[in-house]
Amino acid sequence: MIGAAGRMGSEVCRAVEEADGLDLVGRYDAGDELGDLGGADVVVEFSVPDASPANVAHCVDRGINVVVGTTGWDEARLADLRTRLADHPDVGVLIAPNFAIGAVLMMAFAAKAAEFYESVEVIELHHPDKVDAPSGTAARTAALIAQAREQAGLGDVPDATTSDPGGARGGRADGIPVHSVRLRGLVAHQEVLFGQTGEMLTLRHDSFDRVSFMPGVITAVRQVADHPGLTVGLENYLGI
Ligand SMILES: NC(=O)C1=CN([C@@H]2O[C@H](COP(=O)(O)OP(=O)(O)OC[C@H]3O[C@@H](n4cnc5c(N)ncnc54)[C@H](OP(=O)(O)O)[C@@H]3O)[C@@H](O)[C@H]2O)C=CC1
Ligand SMILES: O=C(O)C1=N[C@H](C(=O)O)C[C@H](O)C1
Repeated sequence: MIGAAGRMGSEVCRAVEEADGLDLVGRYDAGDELGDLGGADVVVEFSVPDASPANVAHCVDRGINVVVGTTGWDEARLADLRTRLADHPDVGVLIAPNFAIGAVLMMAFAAKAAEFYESVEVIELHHPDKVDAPSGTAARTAALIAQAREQAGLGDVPDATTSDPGGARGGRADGIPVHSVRLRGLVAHQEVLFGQTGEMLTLRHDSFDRVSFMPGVITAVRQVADHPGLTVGLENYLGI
């Protein structure tokens, strides 16, 4: 486990220790020498966006499969990783912006609904210790919605705003409006609002506890070696 002392890392260590047939062979955190990673077959990586690419590269170069939950994997970082994996064709890497089954379904439902609605906005809500905004889940949701809208020939979301000195309208990801809320007491939550004349569809997912991510992480640990190359999104392991 890389990022073992973190909020997710400590939960993953517990889940692996409780899982039948899995052995936790090493815990690594900031400043640790990764070396051969305890001879691990699979590494789980939940660290920080700036450290994740180097950690994953270290594993790939040693032929170790990796399950990655850390955010910040933009297209440039994914392209570098694909290049590296080309030299290690037997290694599997899964990068999943969200391991909660409900969040994976929410993203799939959002992609499905996107072509039917003129308006859409994503609101993600997280604990205030989160360092990145928007969340990886919101960025991925926006990318899927943008792709579906483009395929359907939809243009920009309607928005007559001409004055917004304080940024009250929030940000944009792939052209989709995204709003990030940081609130003590929250864990990880997201709403996708779709609007059309006379109606509205709301998709909402809530992770109230980090245990919600563990079935997805354990499933990924068990499957990653059977999926050589780079996979983005847990849905690809679940047949969704
Ligand atoms: N895909 C998913 O389902 C989920 C993804 N996440 C994502 O996972 C990541 C971690 O989240 P969270 O656990 O809440 O964050 P934390 O800050 O609690 O944990 C991150 C850990 O990584 C450590 N770390 C920092 N630099 C390195 C490094 N170079 N090598 C190894 N470890 C390092 C940190 O140490 P230190 O504190 O000393 O810097 C800390 O212990 C985030 O990107 C978050 O968005 C979170 C939840 C679910
Ligand atoms: O930092 C978090 O907590 C989370 N990060 C991921 C994200 O950015 O989408 C997944 C989940 O939302 C929790």
